[in-house]
Amino acid sequence: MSRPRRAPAPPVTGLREGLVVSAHGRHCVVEPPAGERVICHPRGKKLAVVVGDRVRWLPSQDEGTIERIDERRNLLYRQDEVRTKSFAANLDQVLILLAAEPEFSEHQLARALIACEAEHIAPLIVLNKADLTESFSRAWQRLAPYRAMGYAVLPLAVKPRHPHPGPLPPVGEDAENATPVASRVLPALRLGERAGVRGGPATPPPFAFDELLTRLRGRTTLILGPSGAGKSTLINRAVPGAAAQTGEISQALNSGKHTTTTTTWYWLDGEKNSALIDSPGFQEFGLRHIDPMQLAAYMPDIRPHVAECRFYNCTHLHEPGCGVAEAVKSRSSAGGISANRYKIYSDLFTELKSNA
Ligand SMILES: Nc1nc2c(ncn2[C@@H]2O[C@H](COP(=O)(O)OP(=O)(O)OP(=O)(O)O)[C@@H](O)[C@H]2O)c(=O)[nH]1
Ligand SMILES: [Zn+2]
Repeated sequence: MSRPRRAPAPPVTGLREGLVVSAHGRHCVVEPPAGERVICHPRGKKLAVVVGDRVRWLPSQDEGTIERIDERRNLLYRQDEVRTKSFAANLDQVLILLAAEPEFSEHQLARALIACEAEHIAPLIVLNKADLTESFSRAWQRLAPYRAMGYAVLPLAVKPRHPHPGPLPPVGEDAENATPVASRVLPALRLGERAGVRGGPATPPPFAFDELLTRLRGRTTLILGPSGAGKSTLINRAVPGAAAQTGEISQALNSGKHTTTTTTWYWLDGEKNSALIDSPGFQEFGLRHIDPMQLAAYMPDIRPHVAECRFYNCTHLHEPGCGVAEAVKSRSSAGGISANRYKIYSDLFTELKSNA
C-alpha cells in the first residue's frame, strides 16, 4: 500500500525580488530593484545566502525574510582548517590583484585560478605597482607561464609613488616564445583586447587604468588579492562614492563594525550594470569540493598532456607512461610544464585526496 502523499506546501505569495549586497552570518542586506536596502534573515538554517545571490523575500515590518534563493550561475568558497563556506555567487569575472611588492604567492594565485576554472568564471590577473620598475619586472616575469596559458594579465599602477612614470623597462626573454593555448576567456573579454595583454611581448604594454575600467564594464567582478597589493586603493579609485556605498550598508545594519570584514557589493555606475565585489582574504580559497581527479582539467598547462597518459585514471604523480610527467621533463619547450606548476598540482592533489 502506498503511503499517503503529503499535500504540497502552498506557494508563498507577495514575494519580492532582491539582490544580496552583503552577508553577515545569520542576516544580510538585500537591495530590491527599486527602493531602499533592507536587512533580511533567511528562513531556516539551511538557507545560506551569499553576496551576489538573487533572492525572493517577504517584508515584515522594517526587516525581511528570505524565502528562496534563485538558482546560482556559479558559487565560490573559502576554507580554513575545519570548514568550507560559500561566499559569493553569480559572478562574471574574478579580478586577482597582485603587486610587484609584496611578493605574491604563486600557490595562492593557482588556487584562485582553479576555483574560477571549476566554476566557469573568467579570471583577470592584474599586476599592480608597475612604477616599482625592478620588482615589477621580476613579478611580470613570474607571471609569464600564466600569460602563456592564455590568462589575461594586465599591468597597472593604481597609485604610483611618482605620478606619470616613464615607460616600463623590458623584462627580458621569457615564456613569450611559447605558443599561448587557444583563448579560454569568455568571448566578450576579447573585446578591447590589446596586443601584449595576453601571451604578448615580454615588455608589458603601458599600464592604463582605463583598460581596467573597460574590462569591468557590464560585468559583476569579484576582486581579491593578498594584503598590501592595493585593493583598497583600487576600489577607491574605481568606485565612485565607495565610502558612501559602504556607509549605506552600515546604515542598513545600524552598525559600522561589520562592513570592513565581510564581502561587499559596490555599483560602478548609476545604471547598475557593472559591479565590483570586495572580498577580504586570499589564502583561504576553498577547493575542497573539487574531485582530485578533475584537478588537471582545471590547470590549462597540464590539461593538454593528460590525453598522452597510458592509463585513463592516471594521477600524474607516479605512473609509468604519464604525459604530464613527460611535459615536466621538457619544461623549457613550448607546451612544457614548469617545475613550480607541477609542484602546485601535486601538492593540491594530495590535499584534495586527503579531504576526500
Ligand atoms: N608604488 C605604488 N604603491 C601603491 C600602488 N597602489 C597602491 N600602493 C600602495 O600600497 C599600499 C597598500 O595599498 P592598499 O590599497 O592599502 O592595499 P590593500 O590591498 O587594500 O591592503 P590591505 O588593506 O592590507 O588589504 C599603500 O601604501 C598604497 O599607497 C601603486 O600603483 N604603486
Ligand atoms: Zn599522467
